Amino acid sequence: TTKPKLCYFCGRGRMESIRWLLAAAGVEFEEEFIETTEQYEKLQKDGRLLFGQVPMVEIDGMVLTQTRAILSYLAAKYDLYGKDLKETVRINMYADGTLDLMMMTAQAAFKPSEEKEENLTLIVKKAKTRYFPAFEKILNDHGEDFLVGNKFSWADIQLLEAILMVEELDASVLSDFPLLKAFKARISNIPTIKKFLQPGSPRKPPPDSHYVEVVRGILQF
Ligand SMILES: CCCCC[C@H]1O[C@@H](O)C[C@@H]1SC[C@H](NC(=O)CC[C@H](N)C(=O)O)C(=O)NCC(=O)O
Repeated sequence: TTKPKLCYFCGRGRMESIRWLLAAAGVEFEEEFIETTEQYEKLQKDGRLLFGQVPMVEIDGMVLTQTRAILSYLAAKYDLYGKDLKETVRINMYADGTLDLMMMTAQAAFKPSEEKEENLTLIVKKAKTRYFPAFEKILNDHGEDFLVGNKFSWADIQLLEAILMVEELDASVLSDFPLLKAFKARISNIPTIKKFLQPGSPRKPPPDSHYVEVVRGILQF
């Protein structure tokens, strides 16, 4: 069977959560990195980007765009999307929340340097006062190993991704969240995720100025 093909810049951005989900599901994938405007314009000209945007994923004979649409398709396909609609909507709520938090980090990379610091400080504050307290409470009230229905789901994968991303900004961010600390250790030890966290995996590094310049150059903004 042909592997899914991911088409994006060689960086995290909006594609990283898709890499995480596929890796956690144990699915190998190809990557086409957009390095030049020509590449990007060819994709558009060939009509492969519905709204002229990436991420784009080729899977099961389809050419998909829109990050959340792709993530939902993959979560359902790999049975990481709950056992019924009530579980699925909770997974969507949790995944949308962690995606909001992670997109703040993605966009902060593109802020002018004087604003960047205050942006990153704000992200850590939001994580500590808005997002992590909510997930700590869920784990406390739910009393299970996973966020939804005591089964590993997309929501768990994305919460771990978000925790690690915020820890890159402030290593002590979980100091007031013991249940999240235990959650992080548990989920990081799931074999497919453990492998993805080791060097040599398709996981991308935090956005640096080179990456920002490449993306700015390609998208000409
Ligand atoms: C580290 C951050 C990654 C690079 C910047 C990305 O973060 C986003 O703010 C923009 C880019 S991602 C690239 C951007 N894609 C999107 O904005 C997709 C949004 C869509 N709703 C989705 O969820 O997939 C893009 O193709 N823009 C071209 C252009 O609209 O003409």
